[in-house]
Amino acid sequence: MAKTSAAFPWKNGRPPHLPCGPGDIAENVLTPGDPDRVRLLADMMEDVTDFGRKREFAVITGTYEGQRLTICSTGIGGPSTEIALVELAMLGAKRVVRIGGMSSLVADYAVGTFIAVDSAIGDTGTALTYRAAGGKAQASPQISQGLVNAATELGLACRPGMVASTDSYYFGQDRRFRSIEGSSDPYGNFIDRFQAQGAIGVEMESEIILTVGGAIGLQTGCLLGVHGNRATDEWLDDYETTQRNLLRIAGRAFSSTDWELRSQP
Ligand SMILES: O=P(O)(O)O[C@H]1O[C@H](CO)[C@@H](O)[C@H]1O
Ligand SMILES: O=c1cc[nH]c(=O)[nH]1
Repeated sequence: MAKTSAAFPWKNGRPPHLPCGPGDIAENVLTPGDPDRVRLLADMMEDVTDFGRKREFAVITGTYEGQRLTICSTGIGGPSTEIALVELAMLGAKRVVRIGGMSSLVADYAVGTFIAVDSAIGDTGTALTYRAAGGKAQASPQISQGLVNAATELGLACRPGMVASTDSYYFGQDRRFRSIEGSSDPYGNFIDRFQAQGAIGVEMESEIILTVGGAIGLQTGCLLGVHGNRATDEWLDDYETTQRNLLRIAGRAFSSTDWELRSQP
């Protein structure tokens, strides 16, 4: 029996992390962070096959508005997002759109509205690693424009813009991170710096999706729902409707574009 290679530990065409194999992945893929959102969105699709879940990776493939579509969760942050992207691409994905939440850094982007990311800045370790492989944190202009057009068609507020990604939810986003009585937490001033660089939102995966995706030949984009607003301190307690609208917008963008007639990126 052939031994599994440590340098490339796939077996019979199946990757070491995603719970699926050859033929399971569509060319168009949506990647939420949270595995629970994969099953939440499954009831909006038809002919769904659920491949189950391994670690933070839950995967389904079905059809949405007549187009084959995979939804695969990435978990939070860089390392697991890189694994998902590389294994998805090797299993046949061509276009990947992250669908997730962020906090707006500008007062007039209200919770429940959407951002089609055109580029990302940040300090994530995984994106830094992939810059050496030629990755740049730029979205495919076709995908970003397709997302804005689809949202407009559906009557949902969606603007293009640059976001900041970070490896840290607490200290790296200027949130309290200690509960030692009487102490005040050190303040990193990260949010002010992201705002000064022109970012309109903050979250934890877009820089990785765009940089890794670019380096491995995927067309990528990110559609983010505004879950919170750091300028007004608003927070969306129930974001199910926002998550469902992410599928409606991104699914429509995929189904209303004839990708075969278009060139990269
Ligand atoms: O809404 P999702 O995709 O989970 O993404 C956001 O939420 C998580 C933090 O709570 C981070 O992954 C961040 O990027
Ligand atoms: O404030 C937020 C909201 C979503 N995701 C983040 O990383 N931060």
